[in-house]
Amino acid sequence: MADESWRLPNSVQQLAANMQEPPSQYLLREQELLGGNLAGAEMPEPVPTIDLGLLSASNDPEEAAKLLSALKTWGFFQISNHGMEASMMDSVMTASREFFHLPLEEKKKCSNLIDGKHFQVEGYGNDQVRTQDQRLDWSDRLHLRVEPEGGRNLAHWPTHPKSFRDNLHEYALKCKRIKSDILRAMAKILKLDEDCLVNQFNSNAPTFARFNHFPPCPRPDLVLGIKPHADFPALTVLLMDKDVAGLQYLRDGTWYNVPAACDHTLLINIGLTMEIMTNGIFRGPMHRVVTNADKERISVAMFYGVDPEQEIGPIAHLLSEEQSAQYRKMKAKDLLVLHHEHYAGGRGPRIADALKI
Ligand SMILES: O=C(O)CCC(=O)C(=O)O
Ligand SMILES: [Fe+2]
Repeated sequence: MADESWRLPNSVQQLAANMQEPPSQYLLREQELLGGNLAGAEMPEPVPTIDLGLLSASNDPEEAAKLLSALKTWGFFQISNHGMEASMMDSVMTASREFFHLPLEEKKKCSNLIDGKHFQVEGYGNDQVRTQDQRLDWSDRLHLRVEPEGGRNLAHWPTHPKSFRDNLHEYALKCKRIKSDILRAMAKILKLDEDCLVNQFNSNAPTFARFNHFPPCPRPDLVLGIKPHADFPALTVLLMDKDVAGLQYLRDGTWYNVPAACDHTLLINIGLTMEIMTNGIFRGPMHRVVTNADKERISVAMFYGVDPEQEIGPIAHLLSEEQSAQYRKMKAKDLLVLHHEHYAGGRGPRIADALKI
């Protein structure tokens, strides 16, 4: 039988513990560096920060204008005054760190490999390796379905640290409210009914939590923590490491560094699903994560998608004779397959452009 061991990536944490040259599957090739380096540029302005409390309570025109401008230029922004206690954010970070610091055998109890070899979306491990020449990410992750609540598969939910499950449950409740506040604010600036975007999410709409762990990497000049991608779901709520930066967004051909989030803000970006629903008025930004030679980094992303059986297409109220539909309609689950094939193959730059009519 053919040797298929390349399909089963190593734990990056274990590779990092050896601190040797990363295996060749992790090293970017000359053409992938595109003549540039991974250092990234400083953003020409501070990360746009929206006071979500003010925006939601009073529809403050200044905050609404900031949101519109952030979505049109960057596709991401930070939110302050979002109603989530700083202590809760710290607890989620601490529980994540404690989980990733457990012995490998303990984490493997939540493995994303069935019988040690068949990949499944949920659980602890690495992204699926689809081809032998795929560049691998210098990160381990834990991926969990959080909503609908009835769809949780607790077999993948860590029991250590003890606080993990309760923390995630509480955190998800708060994030859900934040997500709805943002969707309402976005609907208003698009001059849609206030609940038009919220209503795109029915009771089967999935929310996934993705805990990312980026161990120190001996070759930050040649290895990425997460390769360039745009998020698939409609909206991402990201809790970032307070001390270590690493996230970069692409704008007009330049990769910009997002500073570490030291002030209990949350970072929001929109994804492909939202880009299509808004007919491209807002675009899901390409981003990637670089590695750090000395320090580990942790991030926790909450991904808000629509029902896989739902057809995604531009919202009818945004279309007119002058504004025709720019994207083909497709079921969310079919689009997801295309999305994974596209980014795993390292193809770029944006799958959204390939979906244009
Ligand atoms: O670690 C980060 O800051 C971003 C993670 C990310 O892009 C993702 O999980 O899709
Ligand atoms: Fe992402």
